[in-house]
Amino acid sequence: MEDTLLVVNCGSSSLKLALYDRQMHCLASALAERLGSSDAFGRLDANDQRHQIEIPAPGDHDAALAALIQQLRTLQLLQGQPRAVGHRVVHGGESFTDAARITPEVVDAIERCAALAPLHNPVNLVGIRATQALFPEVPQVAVFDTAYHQSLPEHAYLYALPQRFYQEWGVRRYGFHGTSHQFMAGEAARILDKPLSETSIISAHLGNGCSITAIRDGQSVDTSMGLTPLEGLVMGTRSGDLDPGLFEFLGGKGLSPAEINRLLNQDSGLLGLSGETNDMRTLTELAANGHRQADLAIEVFCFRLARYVGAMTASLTQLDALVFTGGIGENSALVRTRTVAHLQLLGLSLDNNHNDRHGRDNQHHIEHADSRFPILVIPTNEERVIAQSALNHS
Ligand SMILES: Nc1ncnc2c1ncn2[C@@H]1O[C@H](COP(=O)(O)OP(=O)(O)O)[C@@H](O)[C@H]1O
Ligand SMILES: CC(=O)OP(=O)(O)O
Ligand SMILES: [Mg+2]
Repeated sequence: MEDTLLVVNCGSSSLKLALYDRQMHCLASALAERLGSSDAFGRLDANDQRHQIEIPAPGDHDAALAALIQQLRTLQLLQGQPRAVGHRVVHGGESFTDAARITPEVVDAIERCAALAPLHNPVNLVGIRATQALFPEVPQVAVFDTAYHQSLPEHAYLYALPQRFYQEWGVRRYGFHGTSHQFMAGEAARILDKPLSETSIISAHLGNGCSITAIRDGQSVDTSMGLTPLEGLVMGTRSGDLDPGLFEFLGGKGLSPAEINRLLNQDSGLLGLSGETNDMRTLTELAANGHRQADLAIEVFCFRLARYVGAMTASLTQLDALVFTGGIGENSALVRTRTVAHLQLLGLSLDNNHNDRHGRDNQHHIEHADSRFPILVIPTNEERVIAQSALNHS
């Protein structure tokens, strides 16, 4: 058996793969996109080189996984079998407070949660079954987005609905991106030189999906995503919070539940507001060139985020840092500036030089000397955490 760890992250139309050695060095990372369509394509980065990879028909997750693994073999990064495979699984319901070695019972539990995450869990299972077929002898481990948030207190996870909806159907806030938020807590504690059990932060994970979590003494105590990954912040294509009265209103206009679901998950957020793109980098360029809707989309995004920073303080008795992460959180000085600009009453302020320079000299602190609380930028690494969990649970 080899000493490599394979990480698989299946999204609705994409597949991310990473290969680590036991010392948690990343040997390769790969991405296949537009799966399920005729123009599926992939790329693999290893040894400072990028390899373009053709995904053969039918261009689905199975075909992509086989093509990417073949490339790992061709490059002799994977010889024989990996030691373990770690899978990102988005919804674990209330069954999992930690990662779990995949057994038939665990697969059943993931299947039961699929109704709560129809965009994510079914494809996560496709990835699990594909690697089980490729590596039948190798331990497989599921790492759940929801697990870290199982410490939420009742008053934070209950919706104001009749109790039977929770008791009979499990309708409650679950929260997602737990792997990233947990990693932020650990990294912030290390950077601030405090024990994790005494570290309290607000962690903003801003990628394509966006969520914010209040972490008190190392534990998740409130978070913005809910029953599904649709609630909370404005995201790339998801609306985040809105008035539930909208459902009846749109139904009255003739939209079916499936159309409303598509509208809120795929056609809204930054894409819907700007009318152009869900990509924050492109939006920033458009806004700089005077595109008013792009500018407004960024402002709605930042204002919602700032509102949520305020909301998260209700769960904390101290704040050691506000932390930004994810593709947007790590790279967009503009989003950080415009968000913190709404938080003057909390005494938060940025050092513009540090904020702009972040990414070049990898300084974590971006707060102004007068800021009441530290503000940090920390790169997330969900794949590395999943690789470590795969090692620990195999
Ligand atoms: N330099 C940058 N400036 C602004 N936004 C950026 C920059 N680099 C990446 N992003 C944004 O990060 C987002 C993707 O985040 P990422 O964490 O990679 O997504 P995912 O959730 O798919 O992993 C996109 O909106 C992208 O435009
Ligand atoms: C749960 C979720 O929103 O995941 P992602 O950000 O990968 O879409
Ligand atoms: Mg990412």
